[in-house]
Amino acid sequence: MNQARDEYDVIVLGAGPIGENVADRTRAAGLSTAIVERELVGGECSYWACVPSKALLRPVLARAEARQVPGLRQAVGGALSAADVFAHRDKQVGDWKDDGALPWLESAGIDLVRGHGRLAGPQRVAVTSPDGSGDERILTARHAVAVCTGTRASLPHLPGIADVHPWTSREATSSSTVPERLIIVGGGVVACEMATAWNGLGSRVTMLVRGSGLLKRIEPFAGELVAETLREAGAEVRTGMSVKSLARPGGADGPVTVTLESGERLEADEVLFATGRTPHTDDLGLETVGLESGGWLTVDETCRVRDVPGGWLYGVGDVNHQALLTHQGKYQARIAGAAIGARARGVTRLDTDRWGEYAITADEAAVPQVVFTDPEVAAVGLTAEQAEAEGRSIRVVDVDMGQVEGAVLYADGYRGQARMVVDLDRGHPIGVTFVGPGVSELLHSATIAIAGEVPIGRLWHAVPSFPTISEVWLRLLEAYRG
Ligand SMILES: Cc1cc2nc3c(=O)[nH]c(=O)nc-3n(C[C@H](O)[C@H](O)[C@H](O)COP(=O)(O)OP(=O)(O)OC[C@H]3O[C@@H](n4cnc5c(N)ncnc54)[C@H](O)[C@@H]3O)c2cc1C
Ligand SMILES: NC(=O)c1ccc[n+]([C@@H]2O[C@H](COP(=O)([O-])OP(=O)(O)OC[C@H]3O[C@@H](n4cnc5c(N)ncnc54)[C@H](O)[C@@H]3O)[C@@H](O)[C@H]2O)c1
Repeated sequence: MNQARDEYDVIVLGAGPIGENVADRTRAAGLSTAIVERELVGGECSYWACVPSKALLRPVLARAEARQVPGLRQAVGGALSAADVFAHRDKQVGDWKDDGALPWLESAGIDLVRGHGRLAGPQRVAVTSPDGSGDERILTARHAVAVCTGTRASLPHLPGIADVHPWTSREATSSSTVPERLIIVGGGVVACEMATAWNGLGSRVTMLVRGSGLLKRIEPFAGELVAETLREAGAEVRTGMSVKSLARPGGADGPVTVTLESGERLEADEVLFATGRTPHTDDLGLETVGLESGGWLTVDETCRVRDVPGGWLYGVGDVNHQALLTHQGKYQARIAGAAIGARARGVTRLDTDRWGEYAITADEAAVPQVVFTDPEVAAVGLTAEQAEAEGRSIRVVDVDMGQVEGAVLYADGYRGQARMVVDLDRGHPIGVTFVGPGVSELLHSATIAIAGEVPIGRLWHAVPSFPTISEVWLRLLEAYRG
């Protein structure tokens, strides 16, 4: 086999949104950078996750909101045009081609190397074509290798699962056929969003949730309100359900049979497993640098992988399991990229203190997340349960968002709730959750309050406009002050 050799300052493995941002920052620091991608530049987020899922959800959520506006309700009573929704989704993902992403790489001066990358000892990466054919190319990194290889859907080991060809998040975001009946296994973010999307597009959705409710990592009222609305919209949400086995007795075109632990059998046209993620670290050559294959990468404040002599290996984005979110991974990328740049310049002491320039502090203090369900769920920081588990002294205040004038004007019969968790020793909010139509754009106000550690006394001077949904802040503060 021929081997071409190249040397760069930095090699980035994976051109998802996080890899792209690391490369952007190392280039900005004046370092020569190559990015290795085996599939599409833009990664899972652009083609099979954030972008297509939100394109499918937008019409569903816009219609749900319009149906709560008197005078408009009658105009939006009908079914969505699935063909138009899919066409819009396809456009947003560039028809699963990455030509649109390439000019940016070029303009930033980042070299794209197509193929599967594997570590081949310290500071070396071997790149082969995804199918293993062709020449191997050896890249050497003078300063750093950043692993940004993301995740794939994780499937449980169940009898028959491979034979039924279940949907994962990839099929759920890229299908252009609306299954008449869709079973969704899982109760997390992907399950809830995809239940909302496909139910809205006309599938009869049944959710099989192992635990007692939906969205268990967020305040309990979030999952309760989402389940309530899904049920009202015609979906079945069944909790405490365990799948025992699967079969497609009639072959590829026939329905799928799902057998539960109880012995009950359910039939559907497709079954989606939304049961979490597995990191792309199992075929990455990690063993060549003394690390175990297949696990999440454990990183320090600058995203440098722990326990690697020489400190040249970084793990950024989903692969480090800090927060499986595009915006949070991009935040990590900005910090890791800057740290690589500083270390390459010979800076030995970086400010990695809490909220320091080179510390991913927000990953533990202020991770915002919007779940695009009906109603929307927007949360940042700690839930009351998480704060208590950390032993913090807290006070929790709740507000019925249906009592906020701006919300009432936004949607007739507005249903929603807000919660603020205040750390009594620190005197500022450490967790805020909003659930209700149109709350997604409200979230950044809470993120600023938490990351800025804005004291309650100062928030009192931040006056929300009347009549907006933001007045929920005033109600939360009034509830806090009594
Ligand atoms: C259905 C769904 C919806 C989501 N919606 C949202 C949302 O609305 N908002 C949000 O913030 N997050 C959302 N997420 C999460 C988001 O997709 C991830 O956090 C994000 O994609 C992580 O980016 P990444 O760059 O770390 O990994 P990825 O986007 O997975 O990119 C990794 C890249 O590395 C490449 N790669 C892997 N291994 C190799 C290798 N050995 N050699 C070369 N290339 C390799 C892959 O081909 C891929 O292109 C969603 C996830 C799912 C599943
Ligand atoms: N809008 C957004 O921000 C957004 C949207 C989608 C995904 N994401 C990200 O993607 C990540 C992955 O989402 P996800 O929903 O796949 O994972 P998740 O961890 O949120 O949920 C997994 C669900 O599957 C269940 N489960 C796990 N194993 C199971 C099994 N063997 N049988 C039955 N149920 C099982 C869990 O109990 C849980 O309900 C999330 O962490 C999230 O951050 C974000």
